Amino acid sequence: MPTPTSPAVRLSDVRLEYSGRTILRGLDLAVPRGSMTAVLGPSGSGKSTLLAAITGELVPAQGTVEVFGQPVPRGARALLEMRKRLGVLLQGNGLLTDLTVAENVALPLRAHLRLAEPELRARVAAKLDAVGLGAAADLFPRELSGGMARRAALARAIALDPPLLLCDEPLTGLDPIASGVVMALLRQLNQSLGLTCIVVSHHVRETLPVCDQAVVVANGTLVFEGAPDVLQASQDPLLRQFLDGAAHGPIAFDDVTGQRAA
Ligand SMILES: Nc1ncnc2c1ncn2[C@@H]1O[C@H](COP(=O)(O)OP(=O)(O)OP(=O)(O)O)[C@@H](O)[C@H]1O
Repeated sequence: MPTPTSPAVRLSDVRLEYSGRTILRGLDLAVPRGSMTAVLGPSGSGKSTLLAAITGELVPAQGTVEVFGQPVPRGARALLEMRKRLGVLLQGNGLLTDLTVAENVALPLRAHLRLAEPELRARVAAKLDAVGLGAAADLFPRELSGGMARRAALARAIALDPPLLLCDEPLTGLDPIASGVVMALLRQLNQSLGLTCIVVSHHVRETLPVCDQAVVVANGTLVFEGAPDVLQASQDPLLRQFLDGAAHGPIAFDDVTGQRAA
């Protein structure tokens, strides 16, 4: 039964496979409501696969995934309903190039709500203001810097006021300044709106300081779940290898799950 105290996301003994090949196994994880959780791990370790289990895109081969105390549904209609409460910021932004920034942000509102045009425009303007793009409403995606495009995609991801936001590599392709802006913005949205954020990243230095909880995926499972400072201070050889970016150690970077990855 869902309760007000059930975590935003809970995984219990989850195994995830693609075409019969196990990518992740033995996943037990609770993401508290209102928290910001970093999902870290080397390339190809299964971070996006973990997100796919939360969105319902990938059905676990074993175990259960719950979002706000409800099992992730299997049926298309119920899945669509759940996804209204789930903002997703994808690696490639996914902005439609022939629509303005404002029209891109309006897309989910037009798809899911029947708002009068002035109300719709006011909501779009509020979301653009929230990401610092109030002045960019009428620009097209090609006119934006990488950081602005990421923020426009973020405005679209939160257009329906979802209580949960999943971000897949929000810093990819951004310079350090833009990365800092995007992470600070995510933290601000998390704290001001109580938005639960799960941030998949391999940018350890930029991501860890603004998160409440860190999870490390490696060698086919979760190898760490806890506070960022505990992770930073860990002397575990596997975690140190990942944190220090060392080529040799317990993590097989080129052969994470038995086949060549990424
Ligand atoms: N749709 C798919 N079908 C089959 N295998 C897949 C699929 N998606 C991912 N995989 C495999 O699952 C493994 C984990 O991939 P995943 O994208 O989850 O890793 P990741 O940690 O997010 O990597 P990156 O940091 O490079 O984005 C990889 O070996 C990948 O080839």
